[in-house]
Amino acid sequence: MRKPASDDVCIRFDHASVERSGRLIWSDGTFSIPGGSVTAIVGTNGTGKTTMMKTELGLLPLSNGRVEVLGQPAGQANDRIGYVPQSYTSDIDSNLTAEQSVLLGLTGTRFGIHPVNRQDKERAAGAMRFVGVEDRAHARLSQLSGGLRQRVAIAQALVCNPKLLMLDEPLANLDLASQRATVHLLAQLNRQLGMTIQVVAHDLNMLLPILTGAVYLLDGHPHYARMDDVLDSDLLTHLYGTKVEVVTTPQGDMFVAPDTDVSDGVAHDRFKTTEMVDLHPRHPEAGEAYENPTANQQD
Ligand SMILES: Nc1ncnc2c1ncn2[C@@H]1O[C@H](COP(=O)(O)OP(=O)(O)OP(=O)(O)O)[C@@H](O)[C@H]1O
Repeated sequence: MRKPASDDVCIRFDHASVERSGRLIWSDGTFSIPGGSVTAIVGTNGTGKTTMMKTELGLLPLSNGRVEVLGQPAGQANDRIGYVPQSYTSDIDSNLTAEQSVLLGLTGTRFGIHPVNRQDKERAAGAMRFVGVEDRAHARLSQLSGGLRQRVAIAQALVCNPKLLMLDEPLANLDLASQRATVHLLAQLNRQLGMTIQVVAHDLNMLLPILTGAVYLLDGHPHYARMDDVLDSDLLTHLYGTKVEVVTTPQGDMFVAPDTDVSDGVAHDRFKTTEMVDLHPRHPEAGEAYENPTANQQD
């Protein structure tokens, strides 16, 4: 867990409520998320996590209250927000090349309708280089693995140089290596570029080393808390509706486990202590230099 890099407010909810098809999804959310933070949105299925992101993007109206993002009413700062939706694979035409797909982040429309200039191409190349897919620029999306397609989707979100990056379930449907690579990439974006990051997540463990806080949807209301306060067995048990333990290893690393898994003392699907050191700036051994974990990755 980390502390956010800034005390500026990036997202502000003020007594915000949302209805969909006349049904109240959540209500009376009042909290502020600091700039430079890495925040998870957590809650059980259907509690309104995706709804929250769409509300922040101004894609869904509030039935009550206010939401401000980057100092403006929701929806008005979208040119400074990168968004990777949950269905990024099905939303994009798999006949596009990786480069064409990333360019859509600049043109916002189908390739060919807007002329693309050299500067656009250089920006797309920079975003692809950052996420480690520059050597796949001319590959069709249909030829890429799920992990690489997701990197292309992240490059598309990054190409407009956003202050805030929002990702809906970025670890879903990825194998363990791709999940780890994605978490490393998010750490790099946050630490090197100071980007504020918000992630809808079901499983906290993989993200724990980089999270500074979480919005949790509990009893029909969104709440924000710093990670130290979220990692509470009673709160997580209430949140997930099943017995959950927060376990601390002898090295001081924490992870969340269903009660039944705790007894064997084995943590599954999480980072090793040595990897936590790389991700964790609070740790004295954490280096500033960042090596792209996907530089040699093959699909
Ligand atoms: N287009 C829609 N019209 C009306 N209601 C919707 C629509 N999309 C979702 N909902 C409802 O809004 C509620 C919240 O949905 P949302 O997708 O935000 O939840 P979620 O927490 O992201 O779920 P999951 O964990 O399953 O992805 C659900 O009860 C869902 O049925």
